[in-house]
Amino acid sequence: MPVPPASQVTVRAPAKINLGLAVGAPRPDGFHPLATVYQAVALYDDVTAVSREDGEITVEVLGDFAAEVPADDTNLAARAARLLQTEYDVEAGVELTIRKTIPVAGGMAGGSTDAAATLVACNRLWGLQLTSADLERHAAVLGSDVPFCLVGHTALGRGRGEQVTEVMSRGTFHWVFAIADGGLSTPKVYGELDRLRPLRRVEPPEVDPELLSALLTGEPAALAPVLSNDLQAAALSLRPKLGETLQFGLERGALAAMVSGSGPTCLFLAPDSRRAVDLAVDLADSGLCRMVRQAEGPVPGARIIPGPAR
Ligand SMILES: C[C@@](CO)(OP(=O)(O)O)[C@H](O)COP(=O)(O)OP(=O)(O)OC[C@H]1O[C@@H](n2ccc(N)nc2=O)[C@H](O)[C@@H]1O
Ligand SMILES: Nc1ncnc2c1ncn2[C@@H]1O[C@H](COP(=O)(O)OP(=O)(O)O)[C@@H](O)[C@H]1O
Repeated sequence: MPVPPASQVTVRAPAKINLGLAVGAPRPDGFHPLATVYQAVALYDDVTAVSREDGEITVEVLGDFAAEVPADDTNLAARAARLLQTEYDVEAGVELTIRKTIPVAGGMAGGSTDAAATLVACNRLWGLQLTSADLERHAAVLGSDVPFCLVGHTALGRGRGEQVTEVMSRGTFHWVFAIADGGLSTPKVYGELDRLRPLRRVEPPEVDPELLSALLTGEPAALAPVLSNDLQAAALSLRPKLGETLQFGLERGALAAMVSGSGPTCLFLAPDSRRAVDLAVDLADSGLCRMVRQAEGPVPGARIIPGPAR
């Protein structure tokens, strides 16, 4: 049955972390080949889309990080809406409102997930009837992380990260996030990695089979020793103080501590939800970070939810 268009749609969009992130030598197009295991976590931006008759695409950003996000055509959500509008000759426009709780330039794919949410929202709003495969194809044009943000759960990312296949994961993991003051630019972190290591010796990236086995156990103690991130050394080189944050978390009971993606957010794996709360309180008191958040994973990708009252 075709799904009718709607006049307003809200989509909940999760942040991502990389449980494993192996990075190869840069390709001729400048992107780095990846073998990554993504997980979507329950830290969300909500994107509300309301149809406009005049064909304009507008963006308003609300929440903790609003001042750090462009509210113009360069916003990734606006770019996602423009892409569908152009591709399918849509006459209507859209008013996008982003309620942000995902840190900006924090290595958690905040912009990418807003773009994924906008694809889902505009598909419904404009009655485009696009399939998941269509949306994933458009997502890959917008950014390497965007297809995963549609799919969510736990998944393997190959190519430059845009080729996504779901992997099995049992149970729920309890994560704590130390959000730093200020972001890190993703291209700069990749550039720093290239500067730090002799490119001749870089092997093609592979996913660690022990990571995939640990996910099947659902045991945080099995997952902790096999988490890895090739970008961590580069993020630490650009922001050495993150080392203190990681060390503090380990001393306060985290099973593992790692930079999230390109950073500077630091993530900690807690043994259970109670100890996640304890760790979050200790980190918040430490003065080492701007704010602390807790979230479970895995969770689904960008999904339509009942919208806020207008
Ligand atoms: C590092 C990761 C890990 O998941 O995410 P973050 O931690 O920043 O969220 C991703 O690879 C970021 O993906 P995304 O933020 O979508 O990157 P894109 O917009 O596609 O690319 C931005 C820039 O990052 C660099 N880039 C990105 C992906 C990749 N495989 N190799 C790269 O070298 C390139 O310099 C590119 O111009
Ligand atoms: N909707 C958006 N949310 C966050 N950042 C955005 C958005 N649109 C554009 N940007 C820009 O993208 C940059 C990267 O942001 P983000 O996706 O949060 O980081 P990361 O790639 O580290 O996960 C930011 O510096 C910001 O200027």
